[in-house]
Amino acid sequence: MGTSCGSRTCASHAEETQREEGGEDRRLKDQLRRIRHKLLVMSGKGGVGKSSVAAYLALGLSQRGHRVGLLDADLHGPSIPNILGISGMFQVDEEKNLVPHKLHENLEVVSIQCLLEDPDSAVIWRGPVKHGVIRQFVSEVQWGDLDYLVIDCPPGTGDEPLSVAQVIPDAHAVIVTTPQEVALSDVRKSINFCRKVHLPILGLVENMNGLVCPHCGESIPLFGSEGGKRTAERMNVPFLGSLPFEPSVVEAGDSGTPLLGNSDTPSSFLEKLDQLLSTVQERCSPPLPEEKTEETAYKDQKEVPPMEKESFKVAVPTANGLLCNHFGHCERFAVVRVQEGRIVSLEELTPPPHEPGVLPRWISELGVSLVIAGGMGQRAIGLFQERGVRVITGAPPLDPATLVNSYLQGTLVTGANVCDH
Ligand SMILES: Nc1ncnc2c1ncn2[C@@H]1O[C@H](COP(=O)(O)OP(=O)(O)OP(=O)(O)O)[C@@H](O)[C@H]1O
Repeated sequence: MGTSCGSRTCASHAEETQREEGGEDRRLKDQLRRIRHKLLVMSGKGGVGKSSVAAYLALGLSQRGHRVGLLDADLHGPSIPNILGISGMFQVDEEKNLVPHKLHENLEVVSIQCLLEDPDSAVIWRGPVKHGVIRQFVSEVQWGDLDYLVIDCPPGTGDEPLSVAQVIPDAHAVIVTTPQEVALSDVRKSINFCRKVHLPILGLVENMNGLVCPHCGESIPLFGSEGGKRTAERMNVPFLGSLPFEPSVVEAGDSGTPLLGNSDTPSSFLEKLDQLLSTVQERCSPPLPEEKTEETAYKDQKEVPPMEKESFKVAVPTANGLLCNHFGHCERFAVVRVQEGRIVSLEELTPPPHEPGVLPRWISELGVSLVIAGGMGQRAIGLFQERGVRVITGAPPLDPATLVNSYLQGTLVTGANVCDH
């Protein structure tokens, strides 16, 4: 620190560094505010098709009219430019901000590969540490307003996904796997990694799930079948869908001419991709509560005031990893511990069998002081109140970490208590 030597030069240098860091923080926050959904595509193991899934997700979402950014953060083996047929260097504007490659109207791409041969890259991308590079990829690229930023991470649970989780606190993981056991044991590690670093999981994608026979149309299970789906169920993670193995995907990847939805050639890969895209869109924009029209749901919406204390426990009833609307009949409870305004742990617990009055007692004895629920009966609400536990009802069906984070950031908006009986 500059203050330790008492020199004016050192002190002013430290102030300048602090100012720069403050400026970078502001730039990063401003940038993140302009991007609605941040999807981190990761896999426990290499070669499962993670980059292909990231590229096709980005392409597909952009073809559906969304503004999409695709960030190739696979610092060791960037392959997005090859898959999409992008070559050459990126442009840099007067302020040394990187201008992403515009693949078409709605899709912009940035990859480390297009910077590596640039002799000036060290100047533009200061601090050649991975965390710094990823941070700069987000804050110093002219992404503009985006609906989705899809980030392709290297395989494994190393520095890069950790950096993304830290740099982008509201990122969601899309975990890609193939159906065979050797890949699934790695995917379990990825799921545990996400839980450890409180990176919410949007869901699991199973790639190369069978080859569709061109003669009879039957699916040949090249790497086993539906292992990813079973793992998702077992580990309480939403399953987003399967993509088949299709030789044209390899050819398209090798030639840099991705398959497009407007070709006349039938493609089971594109058919399944279409379903996957719909599921991703649905998961990113939670549906309005059942039995509600848009008008009544908005009428019921309210902002939630924060807790007075900074350290407390929150319980969220869940099913399949998401908030469950029916409080008394949920599969599990996520108990989230918050300290000094940040999530420090998340534990999933199985509740005792449902009987009137049991859950409020069990939850309050866990030391919980806030319950975030979808629907809850008045009797249970009353029992919580007697025990000094605050209840928020009408929360959307999202995963517990996202709900608690938005509560902490003051952005949790609730609708009506849909199970009020
Ligand atoms: N559904 C699919 N059908 C056929 N080939 C596929 C499919 N998905 C990916 N591939 C092919 O598999 C190979 C590996 O894919 P990709 O580079 O996307 O994997 P990856 O998991 O990102 O690998 P890594 O991160 O280890 O570089 C590529 O040749 C790609 O074209």
